[in-house]
Amino acid sequence: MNILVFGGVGQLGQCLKKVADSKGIDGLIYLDEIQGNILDVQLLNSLFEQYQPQYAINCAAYTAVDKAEDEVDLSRLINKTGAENIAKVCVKHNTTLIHISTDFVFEGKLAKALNEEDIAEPINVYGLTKLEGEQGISQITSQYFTLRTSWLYSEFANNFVKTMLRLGKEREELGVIIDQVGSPTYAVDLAGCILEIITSKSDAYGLYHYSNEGVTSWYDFAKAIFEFSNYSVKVKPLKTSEYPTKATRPLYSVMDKSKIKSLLGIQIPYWRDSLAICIKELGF
Ligand SMILES: NC(=O)C1=CN([C@@H]2O[C@H](COP(=O)(O)OP(=O)(O)OC[C@H]3O[C@@H](n4cnc5c(N)ncnc54)[C@H](OP(=O)(O)O)[C@@H]3O)[C@@H](O)[C@H]2O)C=CC1
Ligand SMILES: Cc1cn([C@H]2C[C@H](O)[C@@H](COP(=O)(O)OP(=O)(O)O[C@H]3O[C@@H](C)C(=O)[C@@H](O)[C@H]3O)O2)c(=O)[nH]c1=O
Repeated sequence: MNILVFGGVGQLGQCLKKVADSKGIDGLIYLDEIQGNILDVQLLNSLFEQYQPQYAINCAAYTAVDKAEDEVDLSRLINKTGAENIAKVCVKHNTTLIHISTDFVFEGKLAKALNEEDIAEPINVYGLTKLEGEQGISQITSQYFTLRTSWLYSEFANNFVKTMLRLGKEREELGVIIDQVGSPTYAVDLAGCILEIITSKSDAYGLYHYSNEGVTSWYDFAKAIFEFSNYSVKVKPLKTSEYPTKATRPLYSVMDKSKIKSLLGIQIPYWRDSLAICIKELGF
């Protein structure tokens, strides 16, 4: 079985490789931005011709949340048009598409765990273009799984955990937002879930939510990162208004994961347990 992984050297792509290798799952082909540019339709066609993949996993995305506010067209090109390009080639080759989306499709004004039926109303450009990508895919093919996830981190690429550890080395005190609440997700756990979907051979296509279990704020997340890494950094709680950013972020973006849990019969790890594993993997 061949599985094409777009964005194969980004954070999630590297986690997929780690988990697939550890489980002895082969057939995954990890494509970087040049080998698998999702904006190059001709290239996509020839890759699908060559590999005749059963699955395509789209980990490629424009993920710079603040920069997206100024680069609307580029963000839309990658997150919407790029996703649609893959979906169209998937239809031609009867390939199942596994696509990744985000909690940032939600406005985040209600303190309620959001399920797949809840209305998505993005409040920033990144979230909007990711929602457009989801919608584009669902109009092109019915043979897709879109997994919305949140606050991804791992030992690979750039993420909040690595930023905190870098800043924690440089500074004695850090200010971190306490009134934005969500669920951190170890990208290795998400990679495991994606591979479960493939090995289960499920055809229950559609939209699913996946994050680690539990709820926290960025402030509490930072505190846990320093606790597990034994850094003695003072973390100061900030309100969103005290940490201005170009993009507005949802205040509450906790997702209900009942649908994916009942599809796969899985137990999802608690965020602190997974964070402890990641910090160990980082060498602490
Ligand atoms: N990171 C997070 O906190 C969250 C991420 N997500 C979603 O999860 C998915 C994976 O994210 P993550 O791995 O963290 O993101 P990364 O930014 O680490 O990886 C994205 C990859 O896509 C590549 N890419 C960009 N443009 C193209 C293109 N035109 N063709 C092919 N590849 C391209 C990037 O390459 P390069 O770096 O060279 O530009 C990068 O390697 C994304 O869909 C993201 O929206 C959802 C929730 C949270
Ligand atoms: C670095 C830093 C960030 N923050 C805040 C800003 C922001 O509200 C929050 C997280 O900041 P970051 O910029 O690291 O993360 P951000 O890019 O907002 O993370 C998002 O990325 C996209 C791709 C997603 O899909 C989302 O699920 C989410 O993970 O922490 C602080 O309060 N203090 C700090 O020192």
